[in-house]
Amino acid sequence: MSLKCGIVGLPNVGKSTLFNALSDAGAEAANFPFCTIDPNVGVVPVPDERLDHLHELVESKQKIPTSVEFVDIAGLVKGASEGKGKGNAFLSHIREVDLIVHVVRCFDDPNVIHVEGDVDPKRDIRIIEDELILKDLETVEKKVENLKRDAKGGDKKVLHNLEVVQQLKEHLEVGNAARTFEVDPEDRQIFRELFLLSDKPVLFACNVSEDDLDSGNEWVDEVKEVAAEFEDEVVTFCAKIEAEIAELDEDEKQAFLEELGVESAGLDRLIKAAYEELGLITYFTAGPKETRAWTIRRGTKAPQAAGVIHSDFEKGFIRAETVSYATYAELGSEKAVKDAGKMRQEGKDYVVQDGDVMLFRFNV
Ligand SMILES: Nc1ncnc2c1ncn2[C@@H]1O[C@H](COP(=O)(O)OP(=O)(O)OP(=O)(O)O)[C@@H](O)[C@H]1O
Ligand SMILES: [Mg+2]
Repeated sequence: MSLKCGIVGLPNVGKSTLFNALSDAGAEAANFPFCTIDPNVGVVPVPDERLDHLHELVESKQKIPTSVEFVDIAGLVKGASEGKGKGNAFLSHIREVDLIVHVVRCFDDPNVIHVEGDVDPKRDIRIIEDELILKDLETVEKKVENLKRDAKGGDKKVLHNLEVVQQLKEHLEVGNAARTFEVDPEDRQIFRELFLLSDKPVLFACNVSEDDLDSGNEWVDEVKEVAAEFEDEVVTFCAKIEAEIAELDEDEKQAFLEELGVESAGLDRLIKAAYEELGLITYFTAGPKETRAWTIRRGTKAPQAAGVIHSDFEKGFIRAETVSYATYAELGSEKAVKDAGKMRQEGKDYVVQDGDVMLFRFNV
């Protein structure tokens, strides 16, 4: 399961610098707007101390983390939805992502051009949101027209769908994002297939100066205010520092972070927050060959979780032997877990929990 996070924001706010720190893909980052035209794609491993520790305990040959995909998208400007600054092409790249990482400039630097002239997170966020919403309005208006045509037959279901989509249209028209449209989950299904841009979950990433990394600043507070309204997550990072951290090995990295007064690298926090925003959890498999992390959606049952490894595991699923990471780490080995009677036998209705260590029994 590969999930895509799209890095979105105004031009020259640090999107490519962030992307480069995240991945080894080497996108061009420079101090001029519209430096990026074609999207850059990178697969980024999800950091997980539990996996590191399991790998040490099991002494397996290989350690394989799970990953998410990041896409560095070109900067959007006011008028993008009408095609300004190649806006239509850029917006279409956003349609393909599962999560929007919205980079907001929260640093002051006279040498780095701001396309709107000064730093103003609330205004900047509004510009991007407005473009997404305007694009969605186009899509929704078309849908309304189609449904109106279909509704002539008097079909009750179609009439209901039309009513929901019309309400959504009104919601968008006054500048609200589709993700804040309150509607029954069933009715949400009606417009899910439209893949609306403003319906995607958002994670705000505040790009601050090195000095404000541990303290934050008033611009970050502004972003938090906006995010609270939408119930979105906020992560603070310094793209420039992250680029430097990415060059260091693990020991150097820890020392550098301590010096900066922060617990973990912004990127690690960002990847984790993105993972959580997407409703994803991790389970592990551990053996002499490899210790590996696997991604599933929260609420997935054991056979479907097994299917992520191989479809045969799902088809021929018999049962799962499982133990939580916490118990495994406490007891120190699979044998110790079994001796303590802590290895559980779970059937096809078991809902896999974050951090479970799993062994699937199957039959093909
Ligand atoms: N926290 C920061 N402090 C100071 N300068 C920064 C910071 N983050 C990024 N920059 C600088 O801002 C400039 C623009 O960065 P970058 O190319 O990553 O922007 P972008 O959002 O990808 O732009 P575009 O939309 O044009 O592709 C670069 O010169 C970069 O070094
Ligand atoms: Mg760029």
